Amino acid sequence: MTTAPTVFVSLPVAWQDWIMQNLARACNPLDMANSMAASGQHSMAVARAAIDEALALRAAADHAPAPQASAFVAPQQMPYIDLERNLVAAPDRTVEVLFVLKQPQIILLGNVLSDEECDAIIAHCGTRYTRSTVTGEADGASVVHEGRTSEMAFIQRGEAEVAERIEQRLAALAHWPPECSEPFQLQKYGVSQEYRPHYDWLDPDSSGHRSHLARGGQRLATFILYLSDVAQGGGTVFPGLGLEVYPKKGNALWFLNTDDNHQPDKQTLHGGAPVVSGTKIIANKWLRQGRYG
Ligand SMILES: O=C(O)CCC(=O)C(=O)O
Ligand SMILES: [Fe+2]
Repeated sequence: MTTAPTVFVSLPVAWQDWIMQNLARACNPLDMANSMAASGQHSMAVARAAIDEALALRAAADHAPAPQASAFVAPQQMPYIDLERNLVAAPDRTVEVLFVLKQPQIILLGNVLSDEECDAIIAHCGTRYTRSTVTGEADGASVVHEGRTSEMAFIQRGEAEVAERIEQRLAALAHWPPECSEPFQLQKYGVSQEYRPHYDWLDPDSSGHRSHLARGGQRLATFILYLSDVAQGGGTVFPGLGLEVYPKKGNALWFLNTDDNHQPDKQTLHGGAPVVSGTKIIANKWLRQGRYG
């Protein structure tokens, strides 16, 4: 028997794995659905639909040729945040929907991180910051640019428990597997530091960006986690939309970088305004079309 790739992406990856592992151990599907509903994270209908889907996948896999060892099915649709209610239940936290712009989609979420989580992420990165770079248009190399004067640091997957926990939370909020995202990138801005308006999507017409596109595909969505309050300045600005979002510790800004067909959206021009007073620290998380890394 072969193992089916998991494609029921409406569930966090941890739950997909849980279903597959329990089916492999020949657990009773009804008992599994009851356990999922008892967790309070899924309705019985969602639990049963996901288990039915997993059973169908396994049955199909039993009759299919063995997949490649590295087979991985990336989601085809777009990541999305469930806006049915004003409060969104992440597996371990209740998040507030503070504002929504429909087109392009920009959502401000409150209470995404606790103060302690923000502090822990900042402490974890300590003094590892280096001058920020951008992707070179010609060859894709990381280059220092006068338009991005902040400092940056990365947290690799598996490096810190707090980062893993937040990554799982974001994956559940966005209905997108954590494997299809870049590791956290922190940006630290002192007084007068900024990131001038730019796009987060990778430009298929730029030779430098193509090598990055080859690794994980397009950046479909951006999460900006605000890890600090800022006394003055430092907003995330969308000049074409007349919009400025002020940093607030624990909030997260979300926007879609592409349309539903994964094509770059030029309305998403945005930047980080200069900090006037205080220090701004954010963590970026970019959701990719496919598996990253
Ligand atoms: O600093 C900000 O608010 C925006 C940062 C940003 O757009 C980026 O790092 O790509
Ligand atoms: Fe950006």
